[in-house]
Amino acid sequence: MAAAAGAFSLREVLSAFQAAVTERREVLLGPYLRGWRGLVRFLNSLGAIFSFISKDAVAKIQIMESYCGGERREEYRTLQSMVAYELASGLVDIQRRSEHPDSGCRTVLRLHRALRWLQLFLEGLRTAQEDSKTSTICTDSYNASLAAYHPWVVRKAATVAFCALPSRNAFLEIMNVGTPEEAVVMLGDALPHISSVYGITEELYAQHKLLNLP
Ligand SMILES: CCCCCCCCCCCCC/C=C/[C@@H](O)[C@H](COP(=O)(O)O)NC(=O)CCCCCCCCCCCCCCC
Repeated sequence: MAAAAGAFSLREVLSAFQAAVTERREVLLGPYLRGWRGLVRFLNSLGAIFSFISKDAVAKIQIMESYCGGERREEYRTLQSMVAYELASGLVDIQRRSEHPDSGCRTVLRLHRALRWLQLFLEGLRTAQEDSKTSTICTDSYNASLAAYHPWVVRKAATVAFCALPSRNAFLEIMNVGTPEEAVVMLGDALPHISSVYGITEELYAQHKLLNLP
């Protein structure tokens, strides 16, 4: 069944990541955060068991939105300008979270690590057998990415929540993109854009030695 006009579809959400990359390979924070907002909306539709995850994501999105709408909004237009501004102004805690616990650099780093999970998860979903379990795809993607940064208790809670995920086909249908086959095609189109955002961010952070910010 095709997505009803105006209905929430993951297609628009994922295309926000396409809009986030400019010709000069800059990452625009506006579309990047819109993409995250849409993902959280989708996550909320999966049930209250995921609310501890969406709350943390929303808190981080809100921190970034306040920078992007604040006095220094010009500096927060792109990821590149944000990194340059915060580093030049001494606004990033490098060793320990102290004076600037919520810098844009450390906040985006958390979302960036979660984007790696998303990349692996969507690729897993796209290429898995029809009868595969979404919970297994999700757990494998999580263990290969975000889990390394989370304490035991968070890993445990996340793994329990994943068990509540619907089957692969049901999951593809609630994405509201059309049939499971159409959703698979859409994922194939969307993934290169997510990979591109991920790759540019990873390169930028590595260049400035920001990949381990506390
Ligand atoms: C579809 C199932 C969704 C599973 C989501 C997988 C990610 C699991 C993340 C578990 C995070 C638990 C909450 C706590 C995290 C924080 O400790 C931790 C560190 O923050 P801190 O340094 O400020 O303390 N925060 C983080 O790592 C950021 C996590 C952000 C997670 C955003 C996840 C959004 C998921 C969107 C799902 C959409 C699925 C779409 C598929 C087509």
